[in-house]
Amino acid sequence: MKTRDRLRIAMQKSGRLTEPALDLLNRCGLSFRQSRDKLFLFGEGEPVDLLLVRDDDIPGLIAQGVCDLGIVGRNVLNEFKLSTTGLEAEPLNEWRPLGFGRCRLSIAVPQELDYEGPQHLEGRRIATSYPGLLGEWLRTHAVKAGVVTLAGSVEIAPKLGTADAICDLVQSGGTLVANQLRETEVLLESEAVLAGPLTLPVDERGDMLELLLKRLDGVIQVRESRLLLLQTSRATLEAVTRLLPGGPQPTLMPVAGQPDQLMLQALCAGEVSWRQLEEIKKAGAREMFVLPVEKMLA
Ligand SMILES: Nc1ncnc2c1ncn2[C@@H]1O[C@H](COP(=O)(O)OP(=O)(O)OP(=O)(O)O)[C@@H](O)[C@H]1O
Ligand SMILES: O=P(O)(O)OC[C@H]1O[C@H](OP(=O)(O)OP(=O)(O)O)[C@H](O)[C@@H]1O
Ligand SMILES: [Mg+2]
Repeated sequence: MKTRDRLRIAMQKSGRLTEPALDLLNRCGLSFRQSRDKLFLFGEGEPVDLLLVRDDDIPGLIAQGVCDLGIVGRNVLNEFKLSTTGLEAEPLNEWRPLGFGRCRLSIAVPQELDYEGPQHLEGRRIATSYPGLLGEWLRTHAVKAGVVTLAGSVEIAPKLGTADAICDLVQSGGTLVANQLRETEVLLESEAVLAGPLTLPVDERGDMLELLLKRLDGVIQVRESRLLLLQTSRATLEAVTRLLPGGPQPTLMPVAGQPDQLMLQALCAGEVSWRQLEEIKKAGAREMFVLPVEKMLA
């Protein structure tokens, strides 16, 4: 296959992962010109292009070398890996978890059924769109069950009498409740991931990927972070510091003309609540600011 000098990332054309994936890439400084057919987005600043496809096709496109990377659910990536075990396929790697598209792959049974563990499924039929992941779980638990593969609307199968249980994605659990099903086993915790081959290409694309990974780390690490700024006297510094939400050591700066005062800057791992701020203020802090963090480059 002809080698490319531009990095090509496959992502979902239209679905749950589309908006958050584009937003993440934008935050990494990548922008794209839309082509008329919208299946290929040309990168404007950096040499990175996007291919817009069905999410199920993403791992295969990477394995074939048509794309260098893909943004896809771990559920789809791992199912693909299992479907190609033993074949001469390019092994795929999860380069980064991306923190969106969170869901789980679970087994659910009709609500009225007494479920007492995996053995309950022995000899039963389980409907799923993930035969590889389900098959692996059944083997691990030494359960022999029939796997009924369906492309969608899996939750309806028990009511139709075509299966006794299901194995499908769950997020809020609303679809299970609406179909009188009860979640009994979690097979996989999933989220969108950056997938790619095991090794970086040794050319300009590899350099670009390295840069992209650093930017992604900068964006992902700080996405939930807040920068807390406050002023305190040296006398109350210890009490104030003790109350700071988790994160690296705060930075202290002198305040011009007030030798007794210090400016404190702390990167907090998550949201800082009003309650926490009020407690810190009681301990002696004033002039407090909580700021969102957009980028970080260590
Ligand atoms: N509630 C949810 N249900 C299903 N998938 C979810 C949910 N929340 C997050 N996801 C993740 O989003 C991914 C894409 O979901 P979506 O429903 O858009 O896929 P799809 O219908 O297979 O789309 P496509 O048309 O690209 O094949 C899933 O593979 C999963 O990783
Ligand atoms: O736990 P919940 O929040 O209810 O989400 C889970 C449901 O969402 C997905 O279906 P989707 O809505 O994408 O429909 P589809 O299967 O027809 O694509 C998934 O296949 C479940 O059915
Ligand atoms: Mg799909």
